[in-house]
Amino acid sequence: MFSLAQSFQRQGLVGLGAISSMMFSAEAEYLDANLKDNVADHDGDDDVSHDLTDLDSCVGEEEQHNVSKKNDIGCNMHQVKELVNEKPQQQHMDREIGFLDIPYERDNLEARNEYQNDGTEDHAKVRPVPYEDEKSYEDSFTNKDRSVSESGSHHFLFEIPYEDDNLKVSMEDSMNSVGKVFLNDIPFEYDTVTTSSESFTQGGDYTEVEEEGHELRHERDVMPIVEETDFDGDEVAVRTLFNSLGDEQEESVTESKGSNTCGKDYGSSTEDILAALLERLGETKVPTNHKNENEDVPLINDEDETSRVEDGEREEEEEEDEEEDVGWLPGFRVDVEVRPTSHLGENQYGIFALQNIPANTLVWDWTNRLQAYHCSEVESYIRNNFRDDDLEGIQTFLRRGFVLRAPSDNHFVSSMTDSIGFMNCSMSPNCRHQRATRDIHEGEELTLDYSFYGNPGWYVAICHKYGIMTSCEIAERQSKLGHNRFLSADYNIDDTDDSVLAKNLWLEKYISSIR
Ligand SMILES: C[S@@+](CC[C@H](N)C(=O)[O-])C[C@H]1O[C@@H](n2cnc3c(N)ncnc32)[C@H](O)[C@@H]1O
Repeated sequence: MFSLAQSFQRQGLVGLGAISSMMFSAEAEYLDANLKDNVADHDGDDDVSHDLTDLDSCVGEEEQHNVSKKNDIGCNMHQVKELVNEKPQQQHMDREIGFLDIPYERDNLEARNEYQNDGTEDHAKVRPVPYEDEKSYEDSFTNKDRSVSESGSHHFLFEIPYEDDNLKVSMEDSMNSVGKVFLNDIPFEYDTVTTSSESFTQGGDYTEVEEEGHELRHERDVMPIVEETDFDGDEVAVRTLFNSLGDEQEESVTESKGSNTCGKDYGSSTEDILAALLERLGETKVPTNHKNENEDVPLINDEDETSRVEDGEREEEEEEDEEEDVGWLPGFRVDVEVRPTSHLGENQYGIFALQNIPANTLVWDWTNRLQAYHCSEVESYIRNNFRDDDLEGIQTFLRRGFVLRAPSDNHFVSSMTDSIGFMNCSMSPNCRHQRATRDIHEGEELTLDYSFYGNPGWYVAICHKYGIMTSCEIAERQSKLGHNRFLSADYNIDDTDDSVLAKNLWLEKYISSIR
């Protein structure tokens, strides 16, 4: 398979095997001066967050879609409360709860409190309220759907996990109390989901029923897709597609089919929610104009890659990839390119905008191009994949990766096949939490403040062993050089909430999942 690095090489940008990533002299000086330093506390700065990503940015704004409002979930507090108080009547409730991620509305949060008497977890069973009464609600299911409810009930209750920081509500029509609700920006409307379940009897089979009249569209930002498993890993088929083609096509933009599932409940603790979201979000992060991120592209050094791929095959793949690599770089959600940043040293590169990027735009997103290595494996990984004398290769490997903050700071995340590894550090970054912190103009370099990365001892040790600075040290040096931290006023992403742990957990799970 033609790899991303080869693509970069082809563009004359990076040669991983032969890359001359000589230590930037200032970097060397810094290391000399600071090797024994107790690396600064990176928590203290008020603009430094503990995490890299933001759950809210798992699906970018461009993925917030307009779909038909006719069956929107109501926002009426009374309705919601009624439904919440109407506890599940099913005899086989545990088998009839559909694990569809149903969004909720602000009012539901209060409803939750009434319903949540189960101890510690925020936990609610809230039925969406798209229809006025039970009958019309049930009638909304196809016959086939209803026939599967042979176990005695036609109730469909949905388990709705939520956390305050997952909540997003945008009122579409305040006059009619019609809202569009998002769970981590994943929009849901009742009429975009068809529920079918055949497996309320023993066995766990399922039947998918596609909703008629909904045209399936595959656009570049169609997402998310979850197939063959629900959030718990139960046997289920769920396929949810959204796109963002705009209002004029709103009636045709969605197809979703899900099935109620049997089996264990997933809880609504932060961790559970993140686990559930992970299922959805881990899959579809690279625009479809790029090659499949699931491809095995363990890109370590050029020679390995060369030996892996036959020449003929490679040419063929190059041709294919030439088209795919036009436009976005892997991982990036906006049009950017890699260019030399010689002011940082020889063979240093950075990411530059090829378009104007409005503040708060999601610029980069996680993909499973990133590869995580447990701290205990990093050394052996290096030994197994680099020649002893390939210091430059090792340095490149290390500097293009990063370490998140605790509790995820026990992994080295390699981004050798993801362009995030080219993003340089600035104390006045124009990106943070994957988003633009201000309007970025075409031609500007995209930068991050590396201070938010983790800097555990094992990572410091390994970087120093191979003669490079850790990400945090780069930031620290910038700071010492007098670059004051500055975040644009345009930046309005709230990272002061208490979701740090949640985000880190998400990352940790993400990392585990892509290992
Ligand atoms: C994630 S990489 C960024 C891409 C890097 N320029 C390259 O081409 O490999 C991080 C490395 O870039 C360099 N770097 C990034 N920001 C820097 C800065 N503000 N000053 C000096 N070096 C920087 C350091 O060598 C650091 O180890």
